[in-house]
Amino acid sequence: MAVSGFEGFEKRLELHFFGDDPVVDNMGLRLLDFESLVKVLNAVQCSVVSAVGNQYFDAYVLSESSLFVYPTKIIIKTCGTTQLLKSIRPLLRYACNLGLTLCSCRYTRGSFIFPKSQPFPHTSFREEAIYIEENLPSDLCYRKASVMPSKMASHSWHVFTATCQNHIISQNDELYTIEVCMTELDRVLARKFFQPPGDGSNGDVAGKEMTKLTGIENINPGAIICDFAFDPCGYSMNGIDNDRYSTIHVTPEDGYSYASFECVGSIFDNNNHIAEILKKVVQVFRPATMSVSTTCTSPEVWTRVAHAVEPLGMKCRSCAVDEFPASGSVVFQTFTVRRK
Ligand SMILES: C[S@+](CC[C@H](N)C(=O)[O-])C[C@H]1O[C@@H](n2cnc3c(N)ncnc32)[C@H](O)[C@@H]1O
Repeated sequence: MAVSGFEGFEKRLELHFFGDDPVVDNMGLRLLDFESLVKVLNAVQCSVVSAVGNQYFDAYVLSESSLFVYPTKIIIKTCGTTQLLKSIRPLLRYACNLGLTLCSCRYTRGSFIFPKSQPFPHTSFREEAIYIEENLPSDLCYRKASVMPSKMASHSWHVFTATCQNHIISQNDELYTIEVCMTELDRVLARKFFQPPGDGSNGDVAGKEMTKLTGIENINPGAIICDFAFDPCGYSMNGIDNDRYSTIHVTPEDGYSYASFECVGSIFDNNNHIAEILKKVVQVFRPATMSVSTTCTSPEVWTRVAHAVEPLGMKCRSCAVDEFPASGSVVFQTFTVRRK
């Protein structure tokens, strides 16, 4: 068997629920006890390494990426050889015990660097889509699976969405999600995500140091950051800013270096807001290749992406657009460094 490196590309699952009881709706999934969350994460094969919360949601840094728990929404993002989709069944069961019913589901991922290392049900997108279909309640209709292409055969964006009839128009219409996947990170910048030999700091202390040293703390100075550094290398952080999250994960090893950034924004934010954030992200990693996937009900957010990163020497190589009944439009753009 070929020896592969760490798979940085994450799988991401977002589930929305509704309930009839306003008290439950208020806290909803946040009422799940830690033991139940651990059981869900055991099925996925990862664990919690750090956590933070505020009045709106709880954010967990995982051994393989992140988990966000809102009253009626849960987002799990995991990398490596985790089996993310195995969380669906236990999550639906726990949500049902709280009086919550699933109303929409979105699964996204990029193209794995080491696809042959992925276990079932992540062996192919077809296998993943079948597995999701089999585990969703039958009233989630409007199901769509799509592979969005780019000019690079090795970079596609995989999307599965489903929604129930009554929730075709989302309550959070004005929110958009941006998922950035970066490969071939600048080697000097990537070294900053290795712990100094013999440092002896624990993951929390070393994580704080990396957040400061790399400039990640300046991406959104208003956010509370929960960070963690892995030994001997690797880094994860969640930022929480009122009801919005952001998250960064870094695999700095040469040969398969990878970093991801994800955040939510509102179409009512100042036009420059997301552009300024993306510029800072690119400057932290200086990737040779980058993809940006924007999920939004409003068509023009994605136009801000190229405006933000092209002045930094990145050139947009492809742009694919697809419509999903449950999520609005998804725009998948790829960028590479402009040749000098
Ligand atoms: C969990 S982090 C970030 C994950 C994120 N999806 C990414 O690749 O950007 C992965 C990095 O931490 C390193 N690492 C070290 N110990 C680890 C552990 N116990 N579990 C997961 N990753 C670990 C990996 O080699 C890799 O560089």
